[in-house]
Order: sequence, then structure tokens, then C-alpha cells
Amino acid sequence: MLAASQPFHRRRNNDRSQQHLNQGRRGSVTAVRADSQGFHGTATLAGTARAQCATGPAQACPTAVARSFHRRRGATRRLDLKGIVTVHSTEFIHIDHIDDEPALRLDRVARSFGRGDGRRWAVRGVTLSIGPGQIVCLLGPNGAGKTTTMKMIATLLTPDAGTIRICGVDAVRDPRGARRHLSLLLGGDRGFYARVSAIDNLRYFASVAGVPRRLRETRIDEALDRVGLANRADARVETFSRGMTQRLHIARAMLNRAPLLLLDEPTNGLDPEHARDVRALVESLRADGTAILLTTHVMAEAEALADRIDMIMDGRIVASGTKEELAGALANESAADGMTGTAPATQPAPRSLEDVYLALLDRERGMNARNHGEVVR
Ligand SMILES: Nc1ncnc2c1ncn2[C@@H]1O[C@H](COP(=O)(O)OP(=O)(O)OP(=O)(O)O)[C@@H](O)[C@H]1O
Repeated sequence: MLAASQPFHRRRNNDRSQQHLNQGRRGSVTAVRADSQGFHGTATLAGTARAQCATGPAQACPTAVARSFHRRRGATRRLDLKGIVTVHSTEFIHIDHIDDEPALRLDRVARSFGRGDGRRWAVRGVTLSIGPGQIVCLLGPNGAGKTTTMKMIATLLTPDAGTIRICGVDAVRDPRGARRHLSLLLGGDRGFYARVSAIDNLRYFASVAGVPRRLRETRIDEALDRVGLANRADARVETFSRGMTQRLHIARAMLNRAPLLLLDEPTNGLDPEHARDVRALVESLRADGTAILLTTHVMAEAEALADRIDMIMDGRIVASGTKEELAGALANESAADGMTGTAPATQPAPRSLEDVYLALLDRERGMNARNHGEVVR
């Protein structure tokens, strides 16, 4: 296994051809291994790239990139190499000029509902980005704007202002193009044909998701296997428990191998055992290089999974960082307030994410109340 971001190439390993895969001036290629059969595994590539496949096809490659290799064998052209590319026994791939482009970038995104006096802002200028293999958790109280943000990213709602780019594609100008790079998991009991088997449901959704016909059965088998439902593939969905249905949702979300996965409360209503299974699945998707935006009200889940927590309140990101960074910022503020006499200097440092979250809520509500008071006076 090659170390992350390590450029590499490989010379003739059999009598077929030279094998070569290297890194460009920017960006990274991670988690690729080579053996006598060629290159295997998952290359996580950030950005766009100029790529060449000189002598042979990239076999069993699931992404648009790899499909382009099949079609344009021997040709050199500009390809989108954002997200994950699984490369098997590729004869010759040369990659240069990888631009750094996160899987998701939101810039001052805003959305309101209603008109005239009844107009209310649900999201007020959210800016965030997520790179490959990163899990960002959007945490916030009911009505904070999490689902509205998710829906805008999923192109189900149009923002009133701001830009959303998914793997470099503008989601407002080109929603169809953006959708090719994302999967949305809303979960719950709905979303499948109850009287149809799990595998036939996935066949239907694979065709809807635009998975090429020749790759569908392999993808479906892999997805069912990965979520532990291979032995229930022919069972009707109506016979599934909640946990099984949720795992089937994840299998569905895996079909198009999107580099960006949106998970809205993925363990909502699951018992601890099934919630643990779902979390393990989410972690394995991150290990593949998938960028994941997650909403949850389960603090332990956010703490266990998130590389970064973006706390949203009243449509704004009010804090962003790891639990330790958020706790540190709160402790510094508390110390500064102690010095100015606006708060006791000896407030205990919040320990769990729940403590941090509740302290941040108190801080924001206190600030809002003070600002409101100033306006009223
Ligand atoms: N279709 C809609 N019409 C009018 N208002 C809406 C609509 N959808 C959301 N809102 C409002 O936008 C605000 C944000 O709602 P949103 O569902 O995004 O919050 P949330 O953080 O996902 O909440 P929860 O944790 O309860 O799911 C709320 O005040 C909500 O009432």
C-alpha cells in the first residue's frame, strides 16, 4: 500500500506493457496498491486532471472517468477525476495537473420561504467545504436549517443566493451534472417498493441513477454484500426490519459510487446495534474516499464519526472545528469573559460533545438576547 499523496510509477511487470500512474503537480493520489497484475484499489483524486490511457482499458472501473477510458482507449483528453476512481489492472495511466477542488463547496448559500411580510430565512449565508474522505457533521437544534441546506446541496431546492459546487460542478446552473457526483440518503421506512424484493428495488434504482447496464449486477451484488443483506436479496422489502431497510437505503446510495454522500439522520429510529452497523458502514465509505455530509441529533454519533463539526443555528454556521477545537474556543472565550468581569473565570471546561454543543447554544442564545436588548433600548 502506498502512502497518501505519494507519487509513484511502475515499470514493465509483464510482457504486455509499461505500467505507470503518477501524481500531478497538485492534488493527491491515495490508497492505491500495485502488484504483478497491475494497479488495484481506490485512487482518491481531488480535482480535475488531464489523463491518458495509452495501451489498454481500465477494467471494471465504476466511475465516469474509467468509463471514459473504455471509450477513449488510447486517447488523451481532459477528464473529471474528482472523487474516487477504482483502478484494476490498468495498463497505462498518466495523470497530471490535478486541481484542488473539494467534493463539496458552499459559499454564502441562503434560502428563504414565504413572501412579503411572511418571508422567513431558513438558511442565511452558509459557507463550508468537504474534501474526499472527510466526514463533516452539521449539528443544530430543530429548525436550524440543516435539512434545507441538505436539500439545496441535493438540488431539490434552489438557493436564493450563494453558490454550491459539487466536485467543481455548479449545482444551481447544472443540477443534472452535479447530481452525477452525489448520493442522498434520507432514510426512513419509505423510498422502496414494499412488495418488491430488495434486489429488484436496487435494479430499479440503479437504472434511475444512471448506472451503466453492464455494471449494474456487479454493483448491486457488491452493495448488498457490503451492507450485509446478500442473503436477503430476494426477500420483499416489506419483510425487512427498520435496521435492514436503513442498510438497504445505504446500499442504494452506494450504487452510483458518488464521491459525495449526504446522510440526513442515518441512524434515526434505529436500535443501538443497528445504529452501530450503520456507523461502521459510514466509516468504511469514508475509508474509500467518499466525502460525507451528515446530520444527526445523536451526539455520540457526531463525536465518533465527524472529522469536523459545523454547528448551525438560525440558518448560520456559528462554530466549526473538531470537538477539541470547539471546546478550546469556548474555554478561551470564558477566560476572556472572566478577565473582563462578564462571566466567572472558573467555569468548568465542557468535556463531551453534548456539553460543548449545549454551551455553544447558550452562548448564541445569550448573544442573540443581548443584541435584541440593545435594539429594543
Ligand atoms: N417548505 C417549507 N416552507 C416553509 N418553511 C420551511 C419549509 N421548510 C423548512 N422551513 C422552515 O425553515 C426552517 C429550517 O428548517 P429545516 O427543516 O431546514 O431545519 P432542521 O435544522 O432540518 O430541523 P430538524 O432538526 O427539526 O429536522 C424552519 O424554520 C422551518 O420551519
